[in-house]
Amino acid sequence: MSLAATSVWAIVFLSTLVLGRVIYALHLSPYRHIPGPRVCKHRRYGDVVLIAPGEVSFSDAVSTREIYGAPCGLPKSRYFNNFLAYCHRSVFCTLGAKEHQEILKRTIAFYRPTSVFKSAMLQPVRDNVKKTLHQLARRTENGHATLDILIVYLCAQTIEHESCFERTILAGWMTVELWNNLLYNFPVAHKAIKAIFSYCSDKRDFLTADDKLADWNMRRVDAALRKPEDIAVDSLLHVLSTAKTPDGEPLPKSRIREELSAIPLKEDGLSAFSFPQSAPILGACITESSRLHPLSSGRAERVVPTTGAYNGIVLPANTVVSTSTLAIHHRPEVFPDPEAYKPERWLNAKGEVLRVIQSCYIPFGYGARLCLGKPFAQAGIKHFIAGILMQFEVCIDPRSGTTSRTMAQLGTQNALPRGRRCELLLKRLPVACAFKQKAS
Ligand code: HEM
Repeated sequence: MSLAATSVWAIVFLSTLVLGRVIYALHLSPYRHIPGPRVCKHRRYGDVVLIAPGEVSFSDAVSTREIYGAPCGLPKSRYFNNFLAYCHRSVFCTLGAKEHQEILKRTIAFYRPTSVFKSAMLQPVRDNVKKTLHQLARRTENGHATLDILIVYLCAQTIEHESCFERTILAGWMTVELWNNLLYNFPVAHKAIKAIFSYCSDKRDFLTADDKLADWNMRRVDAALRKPEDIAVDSLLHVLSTAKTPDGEPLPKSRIREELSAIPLKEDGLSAFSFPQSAPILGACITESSRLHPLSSGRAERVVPTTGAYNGIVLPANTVVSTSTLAIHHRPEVFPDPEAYKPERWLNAKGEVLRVIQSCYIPFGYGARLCLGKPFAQAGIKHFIAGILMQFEVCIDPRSGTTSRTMAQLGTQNALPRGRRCELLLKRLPVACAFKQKAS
């Protein structure tokens, strides 16, 4: 057969395949009543969107309760197998309710706020904040400096260096994130492409940022265990979260400072947050920031065990379902003017209004599998932001490239800002002001 004839047959074959797929999706698929598959756009297509064959995304409170609600919620999907560590299944990646309950019984006490708000747990966090503040003070000796706060906190010991190893990990992450859908849905194809690309190009470390990050974390943990006073142990999640907070919108910093001034200081000069509710204004700012920029915004996947109606939508057994955190956080009838940064919505809400906004606020998950580290993560974020605000005036440097656009989230799983930087202008507050309360 000639080359032209072969090409024609190939085109006919491919067209038939595509046409067959379209006819199946529109008329025969068990998901034909759900809009999609397409990029998850709830604002345009409504509360239920087919985001991939067999995968449905919701964005409303009722479905969220059905999917994740206590006592046990639906089982987690196979996606969580990606979080096995050395074949070990932690509480986070247990799939079924029974297995989850068993591990939970052994670990729950460790995560309770009463355990977290003890000085033994919080001291490493405070030490880390202090260390960072000292470094920032050194950098701003001339009065002010522009710093990439993301890297400042990430590198901890080495903020002098502009081109650090951590920055290469951040850069690699962007590529990893782009390819992750393929990894989770077609792992073999992902492996093949990774191998072919690294072999044929000079980029031997293509899609290895995740491995590098795991090594980096292990090295830090190892170093911390050997010499705890020398290294600031903190999770990368905290780093990213603190970077998200100054999102271009002015924080009501004077109100926060006023509030923080009323909290007694400890010997280390930092505020003594002794329980989660301390500093409600700062708390509301952080809550609103996580609404606009949730640190973990997707793939809390669950599996529908039997064919049935979920919030009125019939789904076949084994459908993968999830709530889109970004979409539910931006529901205009729940959060009026949803794109605006308004911490006061959390301070002013009472009764039914508070209940409704809380039911649509899921940065730490929802229901039976709610994040166990939430009190610890929130305490860390609070300490860090409070420490900085009490010693520095902070704003986005207008000459830097940092804008709300570059701070937008990279992907559904990756809280990294698109621009991979968060450049802030830090000016030291007059010493008298910063340490006034310490003296009193
Ligand atoms: C700001 C930082 C954090 C965010 C945004 C976050 C977010 C989340 C989310 C959304 C889930 C639910 C996943 C799902 O439903 O499938 C989760 C679960 C979990 N998180 Fe976090 N997390 C953070 C920090 C932490 C920290 C610091 C720890 C440990 C100290 C932790 C431990 C856990 C555990 C153990 C689970 C599993 C809970 C269960 O299945 O019972 N998290 N986290």
